[in-house]
Amino acid sequence: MANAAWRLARRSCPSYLQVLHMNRTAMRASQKDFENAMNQVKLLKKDPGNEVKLKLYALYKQATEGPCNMPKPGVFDLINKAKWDAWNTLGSLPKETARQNYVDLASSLSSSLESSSQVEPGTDRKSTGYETLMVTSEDGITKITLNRPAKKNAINVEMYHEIMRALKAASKDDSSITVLTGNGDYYSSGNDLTNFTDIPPGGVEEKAKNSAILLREFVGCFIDFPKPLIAMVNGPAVGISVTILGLFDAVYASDRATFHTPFSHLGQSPEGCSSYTFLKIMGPAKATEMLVFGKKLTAGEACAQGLVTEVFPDSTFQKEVWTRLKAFAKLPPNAMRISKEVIRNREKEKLHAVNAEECSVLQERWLSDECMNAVVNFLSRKSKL
Ligand SMILES: CCCCC/C=C/CC(=O)SCCNC(=O)CCNC(=O)[C@H](O)C(C)(C)COP(=O)(O)OP(=O)(O)OC[C@H]1O[C@@H](n2cnc3c(N)ncnc32)[C@H](O)[C@@H]1OP(=O)(O)O
Repeated sequence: MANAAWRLARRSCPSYLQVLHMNRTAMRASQKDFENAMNQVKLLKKDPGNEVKLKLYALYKQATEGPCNMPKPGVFDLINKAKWDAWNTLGSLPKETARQNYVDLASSLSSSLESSSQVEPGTDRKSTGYETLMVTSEDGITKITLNRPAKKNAINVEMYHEIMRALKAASKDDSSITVLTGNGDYYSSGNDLTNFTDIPPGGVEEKAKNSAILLREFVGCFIDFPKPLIAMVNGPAVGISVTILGLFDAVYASDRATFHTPFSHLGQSPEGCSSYTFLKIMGPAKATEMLVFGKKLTAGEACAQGLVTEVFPDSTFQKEVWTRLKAFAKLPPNAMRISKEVIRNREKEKLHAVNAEECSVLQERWLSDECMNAVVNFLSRKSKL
């Protein structure tokens, strides 16, 4: 009974759907938008830097030709190798999504690199000052995009801090809802395994203690986030990027997305409050398959088990979800915030207690041979998921 209620609360209600039908503004970039974006890039007064130029090149190639079809250049052909790497990293990202990402990137560049007087207050704003994220605020929606596509959006220590900063800013800005998504072909490959290699003078014990403190604070930000928080899972999701989905208010997924929590393989244990939320969402048997045996779910399976609100074909994912989000963002913001408070407050104390317990168990796990061997194996390229 409790499971059914929890599942129901995570699905969009009919009145939202009615609103949707009234608002069919397309979000997918047209060929015209793409051409305008190419002109915007040509007209940039400031050089956006090589990393951004490579991203634009890769998205352009993917949008026009599809997945990388160039033979891999030799190691000494540095420029073509960098271009090949950038394009190849996009994997099987569909042309439409690449075109949309190109348009988004071009538009964020022209607002951040050109004169700030060109940006009207209250319309489209991009927050600079993030190394690992892109953060924009438009139409009442703050969008936080994980932006390390070359590393499959693995969450390094800097990204943990930046996500917390972006969430704190979003909780106070004038947007009604907040969206988290990923740039490139992955949503996120979870914790950056190189986080475990930067050992402080106090040794591995100090590292484990600091990591547990950081993780607890990070998950705490999701527990306490006051506005509707929506995940747009654009591709595969691994580890902590999956577990914290149980703390979101809605999860929309592309049919390319998969959901994988291989904690036992990595000698680790569940976090992100999943040892509590997943049991409530999908029941103990299915939660155990994921959290203990590391079963990878397709988007359809994750939806059937209540972790995902709705799945969309990848080709229409951006358009359909953004149409929906724009309609949500027009609902009275105080009513949404208060409704979320009523739903969340009952669980808050429990969630913080679960978070504390999970972090303390993990602090021990990170010092285990099982965990250290798994990290060393990944870093020495002996194993992948
Ligand atoms: C503060 C601490 C808090 C800790 C909280 C704990 C959280 C638990 C978890 O999140 S557990 C999950 C950890 N994640 C993983 O184990 C994923 C590891 N990655 C892989 O298995 C694969 O990379 C893949 C399956 C995600 C993708 O494989 P694919 O073959 O498509 O791509 P590559 O392997 O070539 O990856 C491209 C580059 O990205 C780097 N990379 C990918 N994931 C991670 C990662 N999690 N950590 C660090 N680096 C990652 C990969 O090394 C490649 O980089 P390179 O091009 O420089 O070699």
